[in-house]
Amino acid sequence: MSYPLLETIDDPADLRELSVEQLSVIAVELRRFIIDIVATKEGHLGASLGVVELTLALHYAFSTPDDKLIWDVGHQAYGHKIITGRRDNFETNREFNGLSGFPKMQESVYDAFGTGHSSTSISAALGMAIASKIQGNTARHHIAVIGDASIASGMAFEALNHAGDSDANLLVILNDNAIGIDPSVGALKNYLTNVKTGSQRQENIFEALNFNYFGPVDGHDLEKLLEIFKTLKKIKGPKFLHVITTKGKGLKQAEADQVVYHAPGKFDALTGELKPKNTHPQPPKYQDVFGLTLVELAKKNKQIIGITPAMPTGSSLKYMMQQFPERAFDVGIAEQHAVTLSAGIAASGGVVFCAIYSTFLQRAYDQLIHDVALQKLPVIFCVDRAGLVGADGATHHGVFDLAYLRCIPNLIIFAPRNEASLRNIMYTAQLGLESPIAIRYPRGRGLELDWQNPFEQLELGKAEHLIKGSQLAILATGNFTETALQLAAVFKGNVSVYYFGFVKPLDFVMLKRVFKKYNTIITLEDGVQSGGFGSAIAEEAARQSYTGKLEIFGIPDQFIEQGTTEELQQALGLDFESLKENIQSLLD
Ligand SMILES: Cc1ncc(C[n+]2csc(CCOP(=O)(O)OP(=O)(O)O)c2C)c(N)n1
Ligand SMILES: CC(=O)[C@@H](O)[C@H](O)COP(=O)(O)O
Ligand SMILES: [Mg+2]
Repeated sequence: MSYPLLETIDDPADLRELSVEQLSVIAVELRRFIIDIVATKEGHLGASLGVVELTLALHYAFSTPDDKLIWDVGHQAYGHKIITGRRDNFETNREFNGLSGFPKMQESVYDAFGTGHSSTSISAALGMAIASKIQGNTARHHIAVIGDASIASGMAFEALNHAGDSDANLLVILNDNAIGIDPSVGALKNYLTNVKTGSQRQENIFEALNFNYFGPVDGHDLEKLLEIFKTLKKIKGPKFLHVITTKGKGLKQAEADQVVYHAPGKFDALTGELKPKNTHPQPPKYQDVFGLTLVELAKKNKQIIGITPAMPTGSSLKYMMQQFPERAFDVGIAEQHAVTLSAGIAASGGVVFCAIYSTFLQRAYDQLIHDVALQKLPVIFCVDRAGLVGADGATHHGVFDLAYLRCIPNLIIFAPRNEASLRNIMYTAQLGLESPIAIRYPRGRGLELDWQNPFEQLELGKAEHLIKGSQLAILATGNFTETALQLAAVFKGNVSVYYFGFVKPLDFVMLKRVFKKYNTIITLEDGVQSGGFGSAIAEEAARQSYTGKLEIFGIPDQFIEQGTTEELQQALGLDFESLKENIQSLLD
């Protein structure tokens, strides 16, 4: 494919030389460019297609990068990146040593603020506006583009509340396409629908917060957008523009199936049809083991309730939402609310499974401590995407949870090593616990084709001695246990493997035996070295005055960028070959 006019655009200054008619041609070429690249390189498609015109109009009308433009979540910023000097290397998007899949300050001056987690843009733009004013720059514009699902999140409201009581030169653009990854939910969604259909009579919510409200306008009408930006640039103080767009705009299938085409995988750039997935039998995704097992358990245990903050498809809670809609709820992008809602359910005797990504649970840390653990409420957290997640990179790797959870009193932490392990801990948890539990499992597929094992109740806090060996012990947790077993097979009889599914409480009796038997121990985890599972072992080794050699293998004290998990593990020395070499040198 060729993009003759787009190829002349190396930055927004080039864009501003064009006529509005030419800008429409750029819109066609830019949309085509995004489709062509994502069709083979994968990534987030629908959101970027939905803001092609908005992206061009913003960079045309405003003097970026001096005017600050922040893309909330940032998964819709492919067009922004392509016209701000990254067209020619955009094929490295989300790849190892390539471009980040999200705006990143270190990547470009046009990326005013790094995003990836939702609902941060208004706070950041307001902060920049306050700083500009104090620096005497009253001409600079500060623009936050935020989606209809993201604006429903707590911190977005906190920022609107503050901004509405300021004279900040701030423009909030609500990109309203009525969907998140899954359909948007909640009263705000219903309100916005009424506004769009004109059936909303009372005062606009955003005007009630002292924003100068404009819209709703067609977010695909370039001329209309340019006209309204011209007006908005002359108005001081907090302004709110409501634009209506279609997620996946310009690709028939992406418009028709907006959930799948949020991140469709590979597809035919010409027809839009998804590339057929390999049909040979594969182990299930961990998320599906969770989702299907929850349905199995909920059929018998009528007290089971499922909660997800905006990730029904990603967490696979969708299965329970389909089967038991009265007992499974998507609360929107509202992790803090999801956690304390779960606490409330548990406080009244409900058996609540809160399905939440490791990285997004970070947003509800105080609720976890203050509302759940302090009151010993038996919430069952199913922490998905734990460990390295791959292409989403530094903003999404779930590598901190073992560390940030381990220090919380009353909290049980479990990392399953395969599908059966996950099923058994879910079964055990819903039998009734005296305290909350966090079950953390990785993105991607498990190990077993035949995974729907009969349930077994697990004994809390017990480790398992899986392989006997004479010289060195590997203590592993979670998905790295499989790696440990493969390593032990190489060093026949010399390497022992202990599986610590329970990271907390640790099996101190087993540890006492390990410290007594081995002079060399290594720990393996898909999480940070500082504060995680290995640290827990080291703390106990100190307490038991262990004098042998203990090496902790995990994520070092740095943010890990994007790449495949194999590439990242290799770069971190956590791949099989590197670990094998390390063990060999320890055995020599
Ligand atoms: C704190 C947080 N929770 C969940 C997500 C996962 N997530 C990524 S995009 C998205 C939906 C965003 O919807 P919206 O704001 O309407 O933007 P659109 O995709 O429609 O452009 C969600 C839930 C996230 N990035 N951050
Ligand atoms: C942009 C965003 O935050 C989500 O789309 C996230 O990328 C989903 O991750 P998974 O693909 O692991 O569900
Ligand atoms: Mg949306």
